[in-house]
Amino acid sequence: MADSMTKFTLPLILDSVFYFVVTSQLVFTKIICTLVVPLCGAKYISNEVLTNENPVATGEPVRINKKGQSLTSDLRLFEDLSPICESQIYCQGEVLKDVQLARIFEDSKTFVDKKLRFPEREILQRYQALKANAGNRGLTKDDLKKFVEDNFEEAEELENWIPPDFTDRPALASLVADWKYKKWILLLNQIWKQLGKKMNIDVLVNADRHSLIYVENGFFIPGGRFLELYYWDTYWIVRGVLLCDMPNTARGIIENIISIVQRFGYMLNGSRRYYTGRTQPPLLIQMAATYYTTTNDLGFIKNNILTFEREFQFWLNNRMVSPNKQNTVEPFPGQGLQCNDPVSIPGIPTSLRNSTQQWDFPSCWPPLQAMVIQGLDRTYDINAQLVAYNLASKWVFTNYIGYSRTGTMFEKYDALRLGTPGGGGEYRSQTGFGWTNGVIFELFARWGNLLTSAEASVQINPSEGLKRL
Ligand SMILES: OC[C@H]1O[C@H](O[C@H]2O[C@H](CO)[C@@H](O)[C@H](O)[C@H]2O)[C@H](O)[C@@H](O)[C@@H]1O
Repeated sequence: MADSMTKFTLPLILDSVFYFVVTSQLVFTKIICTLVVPLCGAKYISNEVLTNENPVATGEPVRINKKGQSLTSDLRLFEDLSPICESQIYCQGEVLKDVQLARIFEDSKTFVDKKLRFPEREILQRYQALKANAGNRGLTKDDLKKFVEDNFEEAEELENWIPPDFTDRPALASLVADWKYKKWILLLNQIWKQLGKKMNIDVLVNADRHSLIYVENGFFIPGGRFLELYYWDTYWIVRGVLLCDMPNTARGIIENIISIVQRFGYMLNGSRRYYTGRTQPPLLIQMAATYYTTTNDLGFIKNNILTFEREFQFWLNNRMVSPNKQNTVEPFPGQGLQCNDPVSIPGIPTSLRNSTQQWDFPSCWPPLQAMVIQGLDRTYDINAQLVAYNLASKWVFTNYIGYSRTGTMFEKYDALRLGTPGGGGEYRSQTGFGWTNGVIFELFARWGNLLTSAEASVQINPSEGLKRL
């Protein structure tokens, strides 16, 4: 197994990722700039944003300094961080520090997702009074717990939302030949109804009491602990939504992201105040491109082109990295992708290092599977396409087995254990799951006529496979 894994060399994977993200953004931006806004004239983003050492490649937070300027010339300058937002509760200050360090909640996200029962200033005054009262004895964990109960609440920030254009039988299902997979696709389509959310008006009216940032239209959360709109997750969600025949919903979701860019100058990591100062891989333009190629809605592009350009400029001005030796990846001598070798792992792990962190071995993440598979597929080289298909069939199969056993879809999967969620990091693997489902819809849109749920035949033979593709 380790042997077959080493055949997926980093350079090839990075090339595919680069091809997928950078080229598609470049091409679409160039096209819309030429057609719609002659004044764009932008320089285009360097592939260095996707080097192995760069957190951009993992979707982990990317930091921005006080003035919203670049820290990317050396991404290790993280100690130069500014407070990420002004809130003395959600983003910085004593209350946040004391509550989080006391580990009152198992998940560090629980506290910062709560609503304030009183104005922030009042809560801070109460906290000072409580501390003064405790004197030298200091506050116990129970004191802190009570303080949190008295001053914060678990508000219903989101309402369930069924998209008005939802359909039980998206056309995609008719492309799926294998009946077990077809049934599964229809079940996955139903999950949109669980992940669909609209924000409660209180998030708008009492904005200073919530960490959640209000957006007007319905959207899909990733699932589990992630109860907000995420940037790069939304790209695969939007593509899945379009494949499930919900173009109006897709447009509304993109408009939500546009509204955040208009407000902050870039799309935050997610729609929470504590995510200001961080972002994720820039996929707004690709979302718009997918929406446009599906709907031909040029009016939408025209109406929003300046916002796309604004976000693009943010990346050019703040997230460019100069190419240098440190950022380059040397090929491993003697290792290369053998296109006619069987793919014997269910997914491509993010790295080969088992660091116990979730973005390392053995976790396999859906967005990265999509980038590698689609990058290979879009080379139009028949051997690369065959590898792409085989990777896709393994990935679909591990997702299917996981679903058959548990009735859920995971945010990531294990490279060594079929149908098993990935692990590591600070929280348990979450279910739902927005981008996981989106990627599955995409793979069926491409290979629905070939993919099969019979384990023995998930592998296409090179000689026969080449003909069938
Ligand atoms: O709390 C830990 C991290 O949680 C988020 O990151 C993970 O989930 C996101 C939503 O699916 C996904 O976009 C990201 O790639 C995952 O690593 C959050 O975005 C991080 O900021 C946070 O550190």
